[in-house]
Amino acid sequence: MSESQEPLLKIRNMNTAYKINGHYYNAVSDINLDVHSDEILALVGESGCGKSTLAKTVMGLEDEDAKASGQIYFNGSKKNLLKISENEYNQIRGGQIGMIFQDSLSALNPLKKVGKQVGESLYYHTKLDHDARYKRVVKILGEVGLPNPELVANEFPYQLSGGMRQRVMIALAIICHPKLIIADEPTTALDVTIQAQILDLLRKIQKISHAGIILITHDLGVVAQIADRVAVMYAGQIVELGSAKQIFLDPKHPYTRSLLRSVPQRDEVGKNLYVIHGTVPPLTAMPTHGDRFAARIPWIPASAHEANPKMHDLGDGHWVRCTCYKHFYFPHEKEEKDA
Ligand SMILES: Nc1ncnc2c1ncn2[C@@H]1O[C@H](COP(=O)(O)OP(=O)(O)OP(=O)(O)O)[C@@H](O)[C@H]1O
Repeated sequence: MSESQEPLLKIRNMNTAYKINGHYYNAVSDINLDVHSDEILALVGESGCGKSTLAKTVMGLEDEDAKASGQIYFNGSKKNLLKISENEYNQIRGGQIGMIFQDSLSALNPLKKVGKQVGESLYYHTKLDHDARYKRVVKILGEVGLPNPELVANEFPYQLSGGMRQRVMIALAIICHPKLIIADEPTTALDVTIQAQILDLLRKIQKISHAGIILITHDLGVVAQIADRVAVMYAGQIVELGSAKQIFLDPKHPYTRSLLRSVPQRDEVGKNLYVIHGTVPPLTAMPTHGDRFAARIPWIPASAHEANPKMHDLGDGHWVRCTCYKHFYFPHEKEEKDA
C-alpha cells in the first residue's frame, strides 16, 4: 500500500443518526477515514459502538429511521455516495463493493440453491449468459475452498455447515471482483479452527485481488492475525487510528489500552484480566461534549480531557482522539508505584 496513492474510499465528516421517539441521535459521529486498495483495515470496538452503522452507511443500506450526512467518495469518483440514487447505488453494491455478513444463515435465501444465489450478482453486473455464469459460479465456489463445487452449487444453504456457508458468502461477495470488500464479523459464529481458515481465505483474496477490505470485529485476536491498519471505535467515534503495529505495540487512547488489557496475554497467565468499568452509553444518553470515554475512567481528572476532543496526529499515520492519553494510567499502576 502506498500512502501517496489516492484512497479507494474516502469518508469525510460523516455522521449517521437514528430516529428514536421523534428525535435523531448520532450513532456514528465525525468519521474521517481512508481505506486503500490492497489493505485490510480493521474496525474494532465493543458492541454498540457503531461499527455496523458505519458499514451500512458506506453500503447505502441504512435502516429506514436513519439519516446520514457528510461525504463518502469511492474509487476516485467525485460523486458523494450519500447523495446518489438507489439505482446508482445498486450499480456499485455487489459489483464494486462486496459485503460479507456475520450470519450466513439469515443472509442467504433459504429457498434458493447456493449456485443461483452466488450467480445473481453476475446477472445484474455482467452480460454473461446462463452457462458462462454457471461456470463462473462453480469456479469461484472452488476458489473459496469448497470441495465438490458443482454439488455445493446445487444445494440449499441449510444443507451446508456454518464454515461452508461462510465460504459461500465470501464467494457471493467476491464473484464480481469488487474493489472494496466489507466483512462484518465474518468469523464470529464459527469455531476457532474454521475462523482461522476463513481469515486465511480473506488474506488470500486480498493478496490476489488487491481489494481494500474493511473488517469489522470486536475480536482483537482476529485483528492481530490479519489487519494492516486498525480504527478503534468508541461510542460512535474513531478514538484511535494507526497501523496494527502502532495499535498493538504503542496504543495511546485509554480505550484502546483498556481493550488490549482486557484480553488474555500469554505472559500474564494467572493474573486477573482488566475489566472496563461501565458500558457504552445508549444513543439517547450519549455525551454531547467532552471525552465520551471519561465516565469509564473516573480516576482520571476531568482537566485531562479536552472539552471537544479532536483527533491528534502522532505521525506515521497514527492518530488519537483527545489529549487525555498523556495523563492516563491504570489504577494498579499507581498502586504499584505508591507501594
Ligand atoms: N435502527 C436503529 N434504531 C435505533 N438505534 C439503533 C438502530 N440500529 C443501531 N442502533 C443503535 O446504534 C448504536 C450503534 O449500533 P451498531 O449496530 O452500529 O453498533 P456495533 O458496534 O456494530 O454493535 P454490534 O457489534 O453489536 O453489532 C447502538 O447504540 C445501537 O443500539
